[in-house]
This record gives sequence, structure tokens and C-alpha cells, in this order.
Amino acid sequence: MARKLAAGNWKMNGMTADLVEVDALAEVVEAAQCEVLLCPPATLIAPMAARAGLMSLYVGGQTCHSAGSGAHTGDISAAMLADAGATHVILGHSERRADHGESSTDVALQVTAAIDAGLVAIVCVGETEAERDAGVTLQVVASQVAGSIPSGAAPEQIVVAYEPVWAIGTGRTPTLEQIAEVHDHIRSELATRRGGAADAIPLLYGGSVKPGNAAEIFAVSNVDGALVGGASLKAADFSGIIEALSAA
Ligand SMILES: O=C(CO)COP(=O)(O)O
Repeated sequence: MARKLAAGNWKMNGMTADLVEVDALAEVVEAAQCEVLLCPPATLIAPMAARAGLMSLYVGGQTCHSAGSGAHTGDISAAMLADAGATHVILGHSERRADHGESSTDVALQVTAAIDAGLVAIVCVGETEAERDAGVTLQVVASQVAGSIPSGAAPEQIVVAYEPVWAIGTGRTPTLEQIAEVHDHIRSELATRRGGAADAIPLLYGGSVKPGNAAEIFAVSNVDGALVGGASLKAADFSGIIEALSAA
């Protein structure tokens, strides 16, 4: 059984003033029966980590470069994230794959860099709407899993997030049967390559998770938590998701 994780991805949202949302999570985080993580923009990692240290809240980055340092203007290394107080990093998000042309090969190099820096890598996979309509969802997701996760990566350093691209920020979600089908497939793909150790890798669902649909999603086979975008920005919304996962 994998550990449960409620993860929030603030994407390119959040100013210093929004850190009050972190303080407002304190009671719910203390009572949570799951791990809780927030991934703010890089500018807020250090101040968020300073506040999170007062409760059991993990803080993560949203990407990292595969190199440790050097002439890469605008990029950030895994060691820099760790130095700022991050324990996790989201890698291969579909917005990075689309906006920055990141391939699964690029993501695998980032995952290795993240693990070398002591971070847990949250590896994102998911099909586009055209791929789902073409009936190739399972092949696309399996290929992203195989290509993005280096075979040597220790299971405790890896989390996989299944985020259908068409469900992100749209208010649309797959059916519970469709989520189960993909999560079961990811679990079996991981098991083929890693045997029983794959059971320890948390599988998160992401894409329009809200307090109102979280409980039914967390009841689905092989769903160990969520990667939440919009509903992680406000403590009132994210709290409901943390509580639903705690109760699952
Ligand atoms: O992309 C996501 C999290 O990484 C999901 O975003 P939304 O929850 O806003 O759909």
C-alpha cells in the first residue's frame, strides 16, 4: 500500500500576501491522515517552507533543470530547490511538456537530478483529448511512464501523477471507471519493471479535483491521492480535499 499524498500545484500563481493561505491550513494539516504538499512558484518556496516548518506540510518546486549548475539563464537546479526548503518537485507536467517542449527523455534526466539532490520526484503523465478519442490513452500513458522514470530510481523517491490534459482547469473529469482503468494500468506497468516495490509508489489523480468530487475519486482503485491545481490556491478548498483523502 502506497502512502497517501494531497499535493497542490500553485502553477504561476501566488504572491507573498497569499502565504496566509498556508497559515490557514495548519489545523487541517495537523489532523491529516495523509501527507500534504504545496508546490508554489519558485519565488515563494523559501518563505512557504519557513511557515510550513511549523506544521507537517511539505513544500516542493514545479520543475528543475537536469544539470546541477551552470549557464542556463532562468532555470533552477534541484539542489537550489532543496536549498530553499523543498522536499519534492513536480516534473513533466503537461504544461511544461507543451510550453517548453519537454520530452519524456528530458523529464527522465530531471528525475535523476531531483533524486540525486534528495528530492521526491512527482512525475506527471496524461493523454490529450485527441489521444483519448483515438483510443490510445493506455499506450500514451505507459510510454510516458516508461520514458520519464529512470529504471534505477528508488520507489520511495517517486510519485506518479495521472493528469489527463483535457481535464486540467476545465471542470471536466474522466469517469471513475476511466480513472481506475488508467491507474490500474500504471500500477501494472510499474510492477512489470519493478515487481512488488511498485506498490510503494503513490499514484495521484490530477485534473479538476475539487472538494465536491474528491471523495469519490479517492475511493477508486489505485488512487493514492491528488495533484490539485486551482483548488489548492485557497485553504478553504484544499482543506476539503485533504479531509477527503484522510477519510479515504
Ligand atoms: O494541472 C493540475 C495540477 O498539476 C490540475 O489543475 P486543476 O486542478 O486546476 O485542474
